[in-house]
Amino acid sequence: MSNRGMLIVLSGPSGVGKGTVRQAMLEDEFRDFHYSVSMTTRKPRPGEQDGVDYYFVSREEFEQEIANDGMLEYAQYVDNYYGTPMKYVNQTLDSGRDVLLEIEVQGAMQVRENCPDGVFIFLTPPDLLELRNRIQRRGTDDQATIDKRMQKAADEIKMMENYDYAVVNDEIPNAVQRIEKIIESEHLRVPRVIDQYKKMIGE
Ligand SMILES: Nc1nc2c(ncn2[C@@H]2O[C@H](COP(=O)(O)OP(=O)(O)O)[C@@H](O)[C@H]2O)c(=O)[nH]1
Ligand SMILES: Nc1ncnc2c1ncn2[C@@H]1O[C@H](COP(=O)(O)OP(=O)(O)O)[C@@H](O)[C@H]1O
Repeated sequence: MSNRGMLIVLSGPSGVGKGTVRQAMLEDEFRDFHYSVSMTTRKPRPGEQDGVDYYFVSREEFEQEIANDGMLEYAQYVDNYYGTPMKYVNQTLDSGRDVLLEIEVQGAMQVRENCPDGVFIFLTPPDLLELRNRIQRRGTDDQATIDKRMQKAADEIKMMENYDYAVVNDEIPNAVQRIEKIIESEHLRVPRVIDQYKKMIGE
């Protein structure tokens, strides 16, 4: 019987490359782990697909899900709700597979309270100038929004102290490799391994 899967939480300032690194991790054949698709009230960007990038819902639908206790965590971020539906996460962890959440800091702190054995990783830019360059190159924000995101980034970077690991996203393959090493080591933590043995001998 397999052990319960591990919950991996990835956060970091807007534009640092969370989405890009997540995609690269899912394409890598490193480990069978699963991305939890979030629910949001934000409008889809061009090319984004419902059920793949996010579940795009109305404010009413989102608030109904909160009232039904269906969210593992949720937060408001720049005028919209974002949250993690609980059911998929629990089912996947119970079946022994790892789950990756890509969420902002307030939500991550709620997960920390409910799932203290999760692994919390903060992705950082090599420096703030490079962060601004990446947001600019992505081309989805005007100058005023970029300034707002940069201001928020400075606040978010201060929250790094609440995480277990800091990973620099200098080059994508390097960042992916660092995260995979962390996951590998976390799976070898003695309490996890003991748990697995207990299950094997039927305790
Ligand atoms: N708390 C929480 N944050 C989320 C969730 N899904 C996405 N986010 C975060 O919400 C923020 C805004 O996401 P988005 O509008 O897609 O813009 P991005 O900055 O380009 O990623 C990012 O920091 C995401 O990591 C979620 O389910 N819960
Ligand atoms: N290591 C990297 N080096 C250079 N550019 C990167 C790197 N990682 C991501 N990017 C680019 O930076 C921009 C922001 O990345 P994205 O994944 O959208 O960030 P986030 O999800 O954190 O907001 C994108 O244009 C992406 O291609």
